[in-house]
Amino acid sequence: MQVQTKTVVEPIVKAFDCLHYINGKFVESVDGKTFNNVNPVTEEVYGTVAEGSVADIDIAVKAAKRAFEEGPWGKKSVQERSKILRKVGEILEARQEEIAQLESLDTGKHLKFSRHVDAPRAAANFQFFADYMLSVGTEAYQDEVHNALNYGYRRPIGVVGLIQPWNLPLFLLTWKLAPALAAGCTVVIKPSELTPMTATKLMEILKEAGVPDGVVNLVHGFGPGAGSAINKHPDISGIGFIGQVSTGTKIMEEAAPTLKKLSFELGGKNPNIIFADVDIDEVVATTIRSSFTNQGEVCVCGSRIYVERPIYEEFLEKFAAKTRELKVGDPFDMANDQGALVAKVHYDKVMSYLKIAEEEGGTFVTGGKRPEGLDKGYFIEPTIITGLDDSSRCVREEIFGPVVTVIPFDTEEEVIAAANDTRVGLSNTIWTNDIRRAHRVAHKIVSGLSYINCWFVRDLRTPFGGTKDSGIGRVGGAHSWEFYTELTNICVKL
Ligand SMILES: NC(=O)C1=CN([C@@H]2O[C@H](COP(=O)(O)OP(=O)(O)OC[C@H]3O[C@@H](n4cnc5c(N)ncnc54)[C@H](O)[C@@H]3O)[C@@H](O)[C@H]2O)C=CC1
Ligand SMILES: O=C(O)/C=C/C=C(\O)C(=O)O
Repeated sequence: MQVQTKTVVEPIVKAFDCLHYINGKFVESVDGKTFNNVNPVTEEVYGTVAEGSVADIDIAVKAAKRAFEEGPWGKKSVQERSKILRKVGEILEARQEEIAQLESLDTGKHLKFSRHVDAPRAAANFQFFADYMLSVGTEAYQDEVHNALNYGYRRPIGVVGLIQPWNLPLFLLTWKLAPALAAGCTVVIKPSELTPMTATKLMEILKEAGVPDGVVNLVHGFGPGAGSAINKHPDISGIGFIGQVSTGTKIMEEAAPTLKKLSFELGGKNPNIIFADVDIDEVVATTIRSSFTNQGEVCVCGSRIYVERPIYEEFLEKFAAKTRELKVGDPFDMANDQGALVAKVHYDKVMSYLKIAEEEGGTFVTGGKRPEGLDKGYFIEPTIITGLDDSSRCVREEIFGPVVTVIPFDTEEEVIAAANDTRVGLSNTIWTNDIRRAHRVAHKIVSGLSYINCWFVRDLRTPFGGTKDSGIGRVGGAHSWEFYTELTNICVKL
């Protein structure tokens, strides 16, 4: 008798229509406009989303400004604010399964990933900043020459706009929101138009945790509408943005006349450098994750793999064999490993790069197409491409999907030059057992993050962000605190 194993998780969540959340209430757009939310697995419309515009952003900013200037948030002690943040973290932790399922439903990502990364990290972001804010100090200088004391007095910067991407929706929103609230700011959020659900759900959780009305406001919509209105609004003091480089440029242009503080986490094209002295099986296991985790839709994914020539063939063979074992399909089926891409627009973009790879003479060692038998949904097989060099568009441009290129190299100098031959500089991974070489290479590659013999190991106190076109500023611990606060130097004659 054949034993049937049930691998599909019965959902405990359903898609819902998303409204704005302004001054503690869920509301429609002023002009009543909505747009459709499309299920990335079935390609069917499964909800509507309120479409915000200048008028909705203005109402939200007014609510946030009132809450900042007159309301209770800024008047609460650090201890009281920390207590509320901790409560948000606790609720998120208690509702992890619901959050994970909602995220998978909205993004198409596999439930294994949203259970292990998205949902726990959303809770951890609140818990981390609830602790951090209780221990943070300020700088002070004793000036014996003038018999004076200088100290830094920090205050929140005011109303901040948080403009968010779709790849790790609640994980990244809470990564910005928790420090903003900890610092005493009030907030207007614009989530990605492609993934509105968990941000909307979070508003209920904030209310339950005791975040006063007007402190956090959420307006759905598109970049040129609601996004642009945030960029230009004179009462918004700073913007925390995560997304594409080209969008960062637009935000900067539109925010320039009102001189907003900007924190940008942008795209990358991250090299994964593998020297010949490594344990290949260990490297393959992590490279599978750094290539295809979350369908390759993680900003620190290593999409350019460089392998020292003596182990190139063996690495490629083992890497391809493990990649072929990855199962693509229903994100709620635990027999699968990879879900769907977030939306048709992104699916078409990734597919267009597969066409470019073909035209450029690349070889698909694995993948290169949608999986057989999956006629609906934005699914793409994990794809390894060889035979392209550093001039290829697939090697130079961010694809942000389950697609990697593998290129052999001969010398340390050559691979450092290749790694640096790009306008972006977010992260890199270096695999070697030679400790001196590991540090030397990390120092020579211009990038915000360098992982040596590991990938995406997170400590929330550390500076996270990119160099060159990959971003402006750093986030995490003191770096986030720095962004959401303004410093007054107070000089006291003693
Ligand atoms: N460095 C990092 O930490 C991260 C970088 N990313 C990057 O984000 C990209 C994927 O995210 P997407 O959502 O496609 O990015 P995107 O830049 O298209 O959109 C991000 C957000 O910006 C909004 N937006 C678009 N145009 C705007 C405008 N003119 N003014 C104001 N807002 C505007 C969108 O509506 C969305 O909410 C990838 O390039 C990825 O590398 C994503 C996550 C983290
Ligand atoms: O771990 C973080 O703090 C941020 C991670 C961001 C990404 O990985 C992303 O946006 O893809």
